[in-house]
Amino acid sequence: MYYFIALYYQMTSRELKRIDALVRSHLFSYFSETLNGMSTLKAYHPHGINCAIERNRVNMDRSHHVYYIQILGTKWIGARVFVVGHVLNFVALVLIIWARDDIDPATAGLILSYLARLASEMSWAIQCAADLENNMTSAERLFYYTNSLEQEPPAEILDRKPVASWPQQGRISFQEVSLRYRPELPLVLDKISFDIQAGHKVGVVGRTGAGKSSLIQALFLLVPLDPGSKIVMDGVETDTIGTADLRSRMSIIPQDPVLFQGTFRYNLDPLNKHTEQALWQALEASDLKGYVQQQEGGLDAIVAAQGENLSVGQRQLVCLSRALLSKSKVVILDEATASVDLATDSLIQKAIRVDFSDSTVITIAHRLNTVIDYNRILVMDRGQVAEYDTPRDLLKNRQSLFSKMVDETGEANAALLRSLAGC
Ligand SMILES: Nc1ncnc2c1ncn2[C@@H]1O[C@H](COP(=O)(O)OP(=O)(O)OP(=O)(O)O)[C@@H](O)[C@H]1O
Repeated sequence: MYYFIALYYQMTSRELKRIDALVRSHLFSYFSETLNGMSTLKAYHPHGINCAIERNRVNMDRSHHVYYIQILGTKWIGARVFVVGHVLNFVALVLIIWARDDIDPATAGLILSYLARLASEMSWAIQCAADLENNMTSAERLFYYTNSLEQEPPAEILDRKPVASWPQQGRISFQEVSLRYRPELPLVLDKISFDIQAGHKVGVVGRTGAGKSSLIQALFLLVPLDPGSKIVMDGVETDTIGTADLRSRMSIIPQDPVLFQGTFRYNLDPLNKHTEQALWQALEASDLKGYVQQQEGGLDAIVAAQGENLSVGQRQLVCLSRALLSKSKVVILDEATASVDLATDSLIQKAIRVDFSDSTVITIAHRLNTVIDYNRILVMDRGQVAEYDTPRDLLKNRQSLFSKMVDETGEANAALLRSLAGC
């Protein structure tokens, strides 16, 4: 009897737990997305905050509905077990009275007292068994995320490890590279091909949404390339080696610098591969040495999660120091100068010219001034390479996209840029 009640209850409560987990994860993710996007909501959408509050309220209500039904379920099982328990007690009592001549009073008392306890014990046992099974839905979700979701390529492929010195020169060749973010979405890079010479400094420019950042996604294999695409770096096809091997051989100074909770030492050299002297040299080259020395603990001073106790500029300088330490032959700057002051900007630009003089540098640029003296300018337009040449040759053609972009910066600045490019 208890078994059948438990079976019936578990079928429902298991499904309720699943729905609860789904609804709750939607509630949390929407809530955290709202918090992260608060400034955008306030800036671009007059009613954005109210809409977000309303949607959060709807999500919360939905989650409460499921929770409420779960509570009702526990009351349901409690009531059924209580009734069944007392019916059993009653039946036992009738049987004992009927057989009063054959059963001694001590045994009759024992049976009745055990039966009275059985009802509450069974209710507790059924609840525990159901909770155990319900909570296993969390383990089930973990297995789903580990086994059923599409995984990125392996971090290391033992029989295809690049030599320790790779990339030796920093030659990069994009060959018919196509990329889309999801199979159902359109191509954001459409069969693009170009070669970057070793040690060249390449400025990538283009309108917003042209595909500049997607180039970097392709280079780091953060999104799988479409079939037929090939990126060759110093003779090695990047998608034939492990992703960790590929990514660890390049340095990036991203638009939103990534710092970890820990110390300056940990953020600069998480694997403890460099000497203390090398760390200070890298900090000196990026003009952060004075600041770190002033902090209590020096290199062991605390860096908060996401680098929140540092300014955006300082965070980028920590990333610059990290890149300087790794002495990569390929360095990427993703609009690294877009959100920093001019002093930090010129410091990063100086480091590119002096400390990374032998490295291949790809800069996604918003300020044309920063890339005007580069070896090549790559103009992206709607997922394609529209122009790829020296700044001088591009500016000679008044009709080129790059020329037009330069002209749009204003008469005086355009004249300055043209003279800097040697036109
Ligand atoms: N994670 C993503 N999922 C789906 N589409 C994306 C994603 N990131 C970018 N896109 C789309 O890919 C296209 C190219 O975007 P990308 O970020 O490469 O352009 P961009 O030139 O770097 O633009 P911006 O200068 O504004 O950063 C855009 O149409 C954009 O909407």
